[in-house]
Amino acid sequence: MYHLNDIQSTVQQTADAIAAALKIEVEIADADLIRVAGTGKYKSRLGSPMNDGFVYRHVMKTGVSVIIDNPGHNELCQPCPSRGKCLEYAEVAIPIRADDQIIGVIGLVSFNEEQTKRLMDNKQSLLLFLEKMAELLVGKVVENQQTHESELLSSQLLTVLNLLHDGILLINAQQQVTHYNTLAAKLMDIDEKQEPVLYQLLDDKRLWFAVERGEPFSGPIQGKRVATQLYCDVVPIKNNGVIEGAVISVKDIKQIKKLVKEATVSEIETHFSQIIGDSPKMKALKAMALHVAPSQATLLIQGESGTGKELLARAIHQSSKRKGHAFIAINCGAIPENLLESELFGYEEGSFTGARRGGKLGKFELAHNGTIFLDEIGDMPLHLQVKILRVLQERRVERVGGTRSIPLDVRILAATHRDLDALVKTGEFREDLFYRLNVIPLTIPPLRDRLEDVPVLVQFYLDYYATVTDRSVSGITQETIDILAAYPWPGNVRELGNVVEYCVTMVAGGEITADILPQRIKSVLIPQAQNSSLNLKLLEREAIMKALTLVDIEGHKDDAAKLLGISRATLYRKIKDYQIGETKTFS
Ligand SMILES: Nc1ncnc2c1ncn2[C@@H]1O[C@H](COP(=O)(O)OP(=O)(O)OP(=O)(O)O)[C@@H](O)[C@H]1O
Repeated sequence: MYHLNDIQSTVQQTADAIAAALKIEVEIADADLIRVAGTGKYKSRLGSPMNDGFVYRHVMKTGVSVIIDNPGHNELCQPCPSRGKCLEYAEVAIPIRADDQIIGVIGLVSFNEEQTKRLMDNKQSLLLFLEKMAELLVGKVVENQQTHESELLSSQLLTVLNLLHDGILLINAQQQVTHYNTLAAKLMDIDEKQEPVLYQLLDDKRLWFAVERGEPFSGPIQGKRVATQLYCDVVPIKNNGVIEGAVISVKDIKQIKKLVKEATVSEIETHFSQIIGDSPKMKALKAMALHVAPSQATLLIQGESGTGKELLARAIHQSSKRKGHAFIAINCGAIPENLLESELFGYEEGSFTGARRGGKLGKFELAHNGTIFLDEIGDMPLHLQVKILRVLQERRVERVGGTRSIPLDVRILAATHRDLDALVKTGEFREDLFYRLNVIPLTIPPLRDRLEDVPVLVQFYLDYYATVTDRSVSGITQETIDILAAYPWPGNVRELGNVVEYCVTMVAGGEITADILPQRIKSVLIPQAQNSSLNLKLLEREAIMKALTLVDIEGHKDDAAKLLGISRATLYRKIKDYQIGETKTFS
C-alpha cells in the first residue's frame, strides 16, 4: 500500500503548484481522508481528519471524479452537518489511483464567483490537468516505495553478510565492489570512504579474469593492501546468460590453518598410563616406547588386530614434543586403492575428473608439525610405497596433479598386523621402505601371550562400561575371571572390551557370573564345567602360567618345569592342552 504522507513535501509542492496555476485553494487527502497537503486556510489543518469530507469519501469509494457547482444542494451534501451554512461556491475532486488502489483525493474549492467561473469554464482541461498531477504524485510515491524496499533489502543483505564468518565482496560487471561485509573490510583493509575496484584489493590476474569471464575460481590470492594470503572462492552471477558480476568469499589462510589445527589436534589425549597391562612383556614394551617417544625416529608398531597399536601410537605422539600438533591416523587398508594416493598426498584443482574446486589437502600436509599414523601399512600398494619412501627421505610432498614440492615436518608412525618380513620376501613390500620404517620396531604381544593382563583389563573395562552405560555392576566372580583368563582372545583387547561390555549390558545390576558370558567364551572351557575338576584344571593352568611368567624368557621351560615339580615333557603337553600362548611374536 502506498502512503502519500511518505512523500508529504512533494504532495505539498504539488498542491502549491496547482493553486498557483489555477488561483484556487487546493487540498490533498490520503486514503484515510487525512489532509496531507493544503493551501490557503487548509494549510494550517494538515494532518487532521476531514470529518465533513462526504464528497471526497464518495470519490474514494467510487474512483470517479466529481464536480459540484451547487454545494449544499447536491445530493452528496445531504448527510453533511454543515449543509446550509457551507461557504464553498464550487468543488472539484479527483481520485489519485495507484495500480488498483485509490490512495487519495485532490480537491479544488472555490470561495467566490470568479474562482467558480474559472472552474466551470474549463472543466475538461481542468480534469485532465488534475489527472496528470495525480499521476505525478503516484509516480513519486511508487518510486519512493521502491527506493525504500531496495534500501531495506540492502540492509538485510548486509546484516546477513555480516553474520558470515567469511569476508564477502559483491562485484558488478565493471569489477567495482558494490557491497562488502565488515570482515571483508578488515581482511582487505577497505576504506569506507572509497568505492574500491577489485584489482585494488586482490592482486591476481587469474581472479580478475575469472570474474570478467563469469567463471568460478578458487585458490590462494595475495591481498593488495595487506600482506595476508587470502583464500578466495569466486561464484559468478549471470542473468539470462549475461555476466552481471560475481560474489567472492575471502578467508584468511592463517585462520584456516589454525582451524585445521584445532580440528586435528586430538581431543582424546592418550597417555601411557591408559595402556593397561602389567605383564613383563607389556612393561618392557611400554618402557621401550616411552624411551623412544621423544625422539624423531620413525617407528613401526607390529601386532595383531586389536592389540592396541593405535593406542600406543597416540601415547607416543602425546609424549613427544609434537603433542600440541595434529595426530592424523589413516587406515591404508580401509581406503580404496584409487583414492588412497589423494587422501595421503592431496591433489591440485582440476587434477582429475571429480576433483574438488580448490584442490584438497592430503593427510601428510594436515599432519604438518605433528604425527601421521599409517595403520595397516602392509596393505599399501607398491607404487605408493615408493612415494612414502620419498617423503621419508626428502621430507617433502607433491600433491597429485601438482608440480610444487611442499616441505613437511611430520613424524611417521606405521603399524601393521601382517608379517612385513614375509611380505618383503614375497615382493609385496619394498625392502628399502621396510628398513626405513623398521628403525625401531615395537611389537605388541597378543593377549593370549600375556593372559596375566586379563584380570586388570577386565576390571578396567568393567569400570569403564559401568560408567558409560550407567549400569551398576557389583563385581565379577572369580570363576568368570578364570574363564576369561583361559580364553585365547583371537580378537585381543578389542574383543575383551566387547565381551565385558556385553556382560555389563546383560547383567542388569549385581554380579557378573560365568553363565552370562557369551557362548563362544564359555565353550572353550565349559564342556568340562560339569566336571568337578574344572577348578583344579584352572588352578593348574594358572600355576603353569605363573611359573612361565616367573622364568619369563622362552627357552627356559626347564626352570618352569622344575618350579612346578613336573617333567619338561609334561609341561609341554600341559601347555598344549591348556592352549597357553606360544604363538609367534614379531621381535
Ligand atoms: N593395553 C590396552 N589398554 C587399554 N585399552 C586397550 C589396550 N589395548 C587395546 N586397547 C583398546 O582396544 C581397542 C583396539 O585398540 P587399537 O585400535 O589401538 O588396536 P589396533 O591394534 O590398532 O587394532 P587394528 O589393527 O584392528 O586397527 C581400543 O578401544 C583400545 O583403546
